[in-house]
Amino acid sequence: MTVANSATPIAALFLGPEGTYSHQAALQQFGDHPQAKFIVADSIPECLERLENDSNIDFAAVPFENSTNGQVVFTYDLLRDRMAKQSDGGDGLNRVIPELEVIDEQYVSVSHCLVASSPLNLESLPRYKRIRIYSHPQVWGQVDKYLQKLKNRCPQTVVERIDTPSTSEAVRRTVQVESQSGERSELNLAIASNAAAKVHNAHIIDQGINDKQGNTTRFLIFRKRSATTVQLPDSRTKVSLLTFTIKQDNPRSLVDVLAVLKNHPVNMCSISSRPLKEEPKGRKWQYIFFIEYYCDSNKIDWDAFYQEISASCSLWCLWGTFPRNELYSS
Ligand SMILES: O=C(O)C(=O)C[C@]1(C(=O)O)C=C[C@@H](O)C=C1
Repeated sequence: MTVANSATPIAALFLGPEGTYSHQAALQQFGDHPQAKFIVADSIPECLERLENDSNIDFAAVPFENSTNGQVVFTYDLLRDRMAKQSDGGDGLNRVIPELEVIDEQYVSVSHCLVASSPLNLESLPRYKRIRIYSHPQVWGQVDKYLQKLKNRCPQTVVERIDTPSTSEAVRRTVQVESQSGERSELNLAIASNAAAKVHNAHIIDQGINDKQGNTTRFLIFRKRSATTVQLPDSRTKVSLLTFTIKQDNPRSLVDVLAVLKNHPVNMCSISSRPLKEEPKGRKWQYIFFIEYYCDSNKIDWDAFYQEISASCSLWCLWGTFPRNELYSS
């Protein structure tokens, strides 16, 4: 943990209920803080909204990307929408200063289990006419091959996927639906972590079911933007997250932004994009770009760097500079 002095109580939000991977990320970040209170949110958008609007909340842990199936688009779009919302400040400046900032990152190892409300043998699955599997939408791309094998094993069964706000909520619903259902030809299951199964007293009927072992989700830790700068440990590489839109009609517009990174001693380590929701001038195919870069703070002329970024982007927003977690390379 890089911020939050241990003498001050803190409240950290995560996508609940307890037992989600987000809960694990919040524990990794703040678990050693003697006065940390962990508070559940019902959705990823709620995490950021409450952090912005509730003075009792100090931090939020939000999933950002997964090593198997990439961007957590819900989170990307929350950042996109915040940049767009704050761009009409009318001050003529093209830098957006968001209400929130990223102060750290966490890597959580994702090991999914197939979970049932009561003990069940995997061999019995083909006898069900219909199996409903509940999970967070981000999970489907992490267990695609496993679900295909399951379907092949149960050729007469209709296998349905049902989206839930989180993996732990998937287990809660499975247990609830099963307790109310008298229908013995149908079965409700969830895909979630070992921890989520424990929280809801459910039973693991298969484990390690993700298509890729070593699957990991990266979380960003947000706080309300503050005048107090985060103390970054000198020993760690620092990463910055910046979003921008380009001057669409200028030739080379995207390349011009990237050239700024080339002209300074920064090392871009990721780039991705999402469609802009509000299409400027009613035009489709316009994007917001997300880049991350490393730099050695002492070697860079920050004023010059950001002036050049400002001159080459249509709109830009620096979400934060934070230490690279050592789990990044494991
Ligand atoms: O549902 C959870 O357990 C979450 O914390 C969300 C989430 C995500 O949105 O990526 C986190 C990690 C896993 O990749 C699957 C789901």
